[in-house]
Amino acid sequence: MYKQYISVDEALQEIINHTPRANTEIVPLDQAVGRVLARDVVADTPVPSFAKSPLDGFAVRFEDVKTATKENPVALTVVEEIPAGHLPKVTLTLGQAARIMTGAPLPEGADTIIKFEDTSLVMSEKQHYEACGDKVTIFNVPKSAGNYAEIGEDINKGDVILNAGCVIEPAVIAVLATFGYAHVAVYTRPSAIVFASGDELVNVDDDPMPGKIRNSNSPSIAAQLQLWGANVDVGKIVQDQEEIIAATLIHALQRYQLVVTTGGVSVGDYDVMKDVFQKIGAEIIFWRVNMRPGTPMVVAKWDDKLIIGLSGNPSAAYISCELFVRAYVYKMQGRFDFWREPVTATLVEDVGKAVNQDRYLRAVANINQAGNLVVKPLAKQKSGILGNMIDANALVYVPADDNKIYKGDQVKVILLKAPKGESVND
Ligand SMILES: Nc1nc2c(c(=O)[nH]1)N[C@H]1C(S)=C(S)[C@@H](COP(=O)(O)OP(=O)(O)OC[C@H]3O[C@@H](n4cnc5c(N)ncnc54)[C@H](O)[C@@H]3O)O[C@H]1N2
Ligand code: MOO
Repeated sequence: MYKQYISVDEALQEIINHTPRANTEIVPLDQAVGRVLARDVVADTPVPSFAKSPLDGFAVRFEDVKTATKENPVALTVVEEIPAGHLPKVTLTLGQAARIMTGAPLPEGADTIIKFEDTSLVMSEKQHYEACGDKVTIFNVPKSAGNYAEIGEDINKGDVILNAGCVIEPAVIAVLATFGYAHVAVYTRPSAIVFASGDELVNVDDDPMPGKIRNSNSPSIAAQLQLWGANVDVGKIVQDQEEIIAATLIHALQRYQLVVTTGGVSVGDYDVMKDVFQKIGAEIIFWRVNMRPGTPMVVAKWDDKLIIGLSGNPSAAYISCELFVRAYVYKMQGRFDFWREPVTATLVEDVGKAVNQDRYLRAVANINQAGNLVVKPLAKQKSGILGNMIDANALVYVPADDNKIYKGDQVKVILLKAPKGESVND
């Protein structure tokens, strides 16, 4: 027999336990942003791999110039010019300098760079090779030698610079490019399909007749899955008839790794989803999570595929998707950040007596002027309420048996998005 009324943490753990191992594929670097890295990246060279100049100026020997001031400048002989991308030819000896550009290799013998602005030969004078043999006068020197970019000062050879499981952001792309990854091993995107069930539903581009409503769940859930990295299709609306739902599910399970449904999971006469899951041979893992909204969720396993049946109530579906489906989609891509640890925040207004279930109140979390996290539950909390989900960036956890919680209380909060910067009334 399957579990019922399990806690949010237990439900999350069950889903994570049933997540299949992520597959990998190779993609070109320019298509890798947003994907998840499938292999550690170890630096096979130091970065930089050669000592180089961080400035446009002159490479010199500190010993030669250390006494230079505006009043008592030091004159050196310019022996060559080193543009970026070209190797120096000369080893500097006593009294010599090399004109050097930012990014160019440091010549042998040099240990200090003097920027143009501290010399008599400034860049704007456009003195190039013909300046070789000329004297350059140094007016100002760094406190010590060594103001150049040393080998390995950025990244040491052998460093594990990226770990498998990290999301490939633009900065990661820069590192991959540096180490020559024109192609990258990433975890495959999970394939998913979303179905809404309910005789009351019409498509987004239809006019609802009396008693009907537009299907808002499928597009919103598909959008969530897409943002989390899945390849998603939206299935047709299915009527509340077992045979139709069964055929639709089997067809979907043969083609997709994850099937998400909404509606028909409660105890109404037409809430057939759970029974259909069983009839097609899926094993129910649990039904009903001890939370509001989202109680009647049902999760079943079919081969190594998962069917997640969410409540039809729009907010319930949205929140359950955030808490549970996101974890599955992240884990399937080899990500480790699927578990959201609650944070503590100060409640800025009283919350009415709890019901006999754990509640997750949609709320706005802000950093107040004192720099503390404060949270304000939204006024409307019914599961069918959709409009104010736009404002919610957090869920306030209210334990089942808790009495009223008050303004000023410390509460557990799950952040769905980053806290807002401006302050709420506190
Ligand atoms: N006797 C009981 N009735 C209900 C219970 C209960 O314990 N005993 N639980 C309630 C709770 S809590 C929830 S949540 C809902 C869940 O119901 P279902 O998951 O079976 O969902 P439906 O009944 O199909 O729909 C609920 C609600 O949402 C609207 N809906 C459905 N699908 C969509 C969609 N794709 N887009 C927009 N809106 C949708 C639907 O019209 C209903 O208004 O059950 C309670 N009942
Ligand atoms: O569990 Mo339901 O989503 O509270 O109304």
